[in-house]
Amino acid sequence: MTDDPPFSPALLPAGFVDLLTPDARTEAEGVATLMRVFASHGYDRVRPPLMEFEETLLAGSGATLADQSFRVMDPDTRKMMVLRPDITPQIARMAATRLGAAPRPLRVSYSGACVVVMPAAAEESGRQIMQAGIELIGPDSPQADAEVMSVGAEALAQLGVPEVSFDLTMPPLVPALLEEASISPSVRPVLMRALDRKDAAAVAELGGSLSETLIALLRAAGPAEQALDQLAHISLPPRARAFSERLAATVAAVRKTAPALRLTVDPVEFRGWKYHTGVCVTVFAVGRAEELGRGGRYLSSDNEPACGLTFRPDVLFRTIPPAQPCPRVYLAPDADAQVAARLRAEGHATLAALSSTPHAAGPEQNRAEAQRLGCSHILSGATCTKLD
Ligand SMILES: N[C@@H](Cc1c[nH]c[nH+]1)C(=O)O
Repeated sequence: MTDDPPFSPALLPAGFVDLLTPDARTEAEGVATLMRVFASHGYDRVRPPLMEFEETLLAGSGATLADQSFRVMDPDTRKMMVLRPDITPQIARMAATRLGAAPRPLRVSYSGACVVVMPAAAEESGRQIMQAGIELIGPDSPQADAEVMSVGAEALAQLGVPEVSFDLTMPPLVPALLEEASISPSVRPVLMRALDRKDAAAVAELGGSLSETLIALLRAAGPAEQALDQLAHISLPPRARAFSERLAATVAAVRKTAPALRLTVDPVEFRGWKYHTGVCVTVFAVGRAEELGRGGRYLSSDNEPACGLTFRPDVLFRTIPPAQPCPRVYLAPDADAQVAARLRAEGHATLAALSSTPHAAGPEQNRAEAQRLGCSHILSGATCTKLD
């Protein structure tokens, strides 16, 4: 018989972590900054719930979330519930239900925790992820796509994220092309995987009459204008052509609203959830592998056009300097309450001495205690002194 090792209270389930200061503070302040920028562009905040019925959340476009969803049984009704792995499908549901009669364009913002079964390999955040984003429901236009991207870029600039790249893709282009060229449905998924892996040899072998076109698409990736120029020279059937023109129109619209934004295009890349129906974007910090955010065009629960962008504050906070703590002031037992209140109003944190006998501790003990608690100042009576 083997003895189980003693259970450690520090042990957490795989993929779930405690976030301490300063990380937790940087993340929270980062979310607040993002939400402020979103609100300043008219994106009204909503707060969908953490859990929903499986049959609601995983219906329609939510079906693509099934593999990544933790399920829980409601002990009361015995119905299956899902912990949301993504907030966008909840907004898609709200837009078709309680917000169905709200004026369009409908602009909403949100933030909250989600839980995924398998986080992306490059991510250190684990299975509990944070999302903060915006959704723009109603218009189906390059200007709407451009708005979410430029608002997103502004939010990142406010956060102080250095050098970001917005990488644009058009996931429905290749499926439309394969369908229009009557490529056998059994070959399509293998071919799409080969394209996604950028495996030119496999694409050439599997692509049949489309090989040349697909290889040309594979090569038409890189800085936006250059990639679009290559794309424009590839002969495509009507639906695939329409998707590539829409990609070009979106880039042109983004250039108008955010001229300095670093944009790349990859017409054969597939990333993220599979509910997108048009232009998609992945946001990276230049030189880093993990995604800072993702977005794209999709249909709301009653097939209304929509697009959005979701940032990942838990990833973002690793790219910015830690949020500065407020200066800490130790309140000696005799500290003046009004002065302490004024210090808090001015942005200090005050740490009260928890002694029941106010005058028991001498000045030396107070100083030692202040230092032990990481305070830079001490308030005794109405006098605030800096510790050296
Ligand atoms: N919520 C999606 C991105 C998205 C927002 N709106 C549309 N798509 C994701 O995190 O991958």
